[in-house]
Amino acid sequence: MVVYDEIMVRYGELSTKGKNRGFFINRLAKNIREVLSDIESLKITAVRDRAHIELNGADYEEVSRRLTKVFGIQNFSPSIKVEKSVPALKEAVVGLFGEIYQKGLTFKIAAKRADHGFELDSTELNLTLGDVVFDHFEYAAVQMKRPDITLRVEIRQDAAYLSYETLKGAGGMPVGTAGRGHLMLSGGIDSPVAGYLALKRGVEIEAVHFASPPYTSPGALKKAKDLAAKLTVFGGSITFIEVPFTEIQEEIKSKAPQAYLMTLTRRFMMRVVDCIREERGGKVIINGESLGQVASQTLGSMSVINEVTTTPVIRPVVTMDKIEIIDIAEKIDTFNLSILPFEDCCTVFAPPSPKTNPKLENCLQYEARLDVEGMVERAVAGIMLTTITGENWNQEESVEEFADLL
Ligand SMILES: Nc1ncnc2c1ncn2[C@@H]1O[C@H](COP(=O)(O)OP(=O)(O)OP(=O)(O)O)[C@@H](O)[C@H]1O
Repeated sequence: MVVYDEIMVRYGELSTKGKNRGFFINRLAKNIREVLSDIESLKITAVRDRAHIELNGADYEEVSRRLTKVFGIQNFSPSIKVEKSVPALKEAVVGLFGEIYQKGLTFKIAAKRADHGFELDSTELNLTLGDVVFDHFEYAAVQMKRPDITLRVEIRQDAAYLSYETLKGAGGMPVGTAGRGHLMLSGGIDSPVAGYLALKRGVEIEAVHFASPPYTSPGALKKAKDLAAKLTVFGGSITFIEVPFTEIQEEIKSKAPQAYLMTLTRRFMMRVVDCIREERGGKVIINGESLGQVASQTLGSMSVINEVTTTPVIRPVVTMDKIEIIDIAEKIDTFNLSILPFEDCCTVFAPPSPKTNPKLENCLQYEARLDVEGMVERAVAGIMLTTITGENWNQEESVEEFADLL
């Protein structure tokens, strides 16, 4: 079995980002540190064109499993650290080939010398180490174009590193490099997928969840937090914001006609999330609306709901079919959680036949009966924040605090 000492991480799209490069690299390094924070032996350093993760005995498989999900990584290679001398390199190459080489495979050595003081240059290294392979493996066949095994040899300042495998990263942009957005996270299938897609393009998300106890249960709330926890694997911890929504829903139910309950509820959600966004430095609102799925998601409904704010509302799944959304939900492991049968505040108060084409003037007329500003203010004043640090977060350990921001 090959025992690795280090993982070399190559950056994705961020390498094209000119002046902002330092900012992108620092953010990616921070995200990598966060998703690996419970593995104590690791030492992580990020430089101009790659990051290095020294394993110091940590489980390579686990580190690698987590790295494949972090946005902003193009690919990575596990490496073996070798003393910087020709005999040590020869011995290590023979040892490694003994583990991985099989008759019939072609190979090439690709050496790179970052330490120009080293006694052999890269061409000499290629020849010397290629020869040692021929000496020990009778049937070894060299091939320059698309060989089966490319053994990379890097002579760095501290030591030499050998690697032969390159694993694909998640691509995308490091979470946080596009700024912050507020995700409306229900317990459904669509909004976690919307959150994932926003994370993929570098948006740091805070998850805003509307709960209406006692109509909605602690189980429904925990499910939403568990969904947020599933999203932490792509770039680190997520702030979960629980909004007390009972008063708003009861008020609407008692003062507005049934057919408009859903539209009015959504307009209030949008107002509340927009206030929270403003207070917390978000630039956009993100939701899981998908065109035509339910009454609230016709173009007519969307525009009446959207009328309460001029903040950009990003709907990453708006044009996807349900089946396409489910595919992603399965891939990111949120699907099985999303289909657990817990009630959502919207379904609890859902009218039997909501308006599919609500009129703005009617909404304004019904809202005139309500203390819109006061209701929104009280909901925002009552939010509760939880920092969800990782997939295995648990309520006891997480930091909970009442928001004193307003
Ligand atoms: N309780 C809630 N808390 C936060 N956001 C919500 C809540 N309920 C709905 N939303 C937001 O409104 C969007 C549309 O919700 P709706 O229930 O109409 O659709 P959906 O297709 O079932 O979405 P989802 O599968 O995400 O619940 C959701 O994707 C989500 O972004």
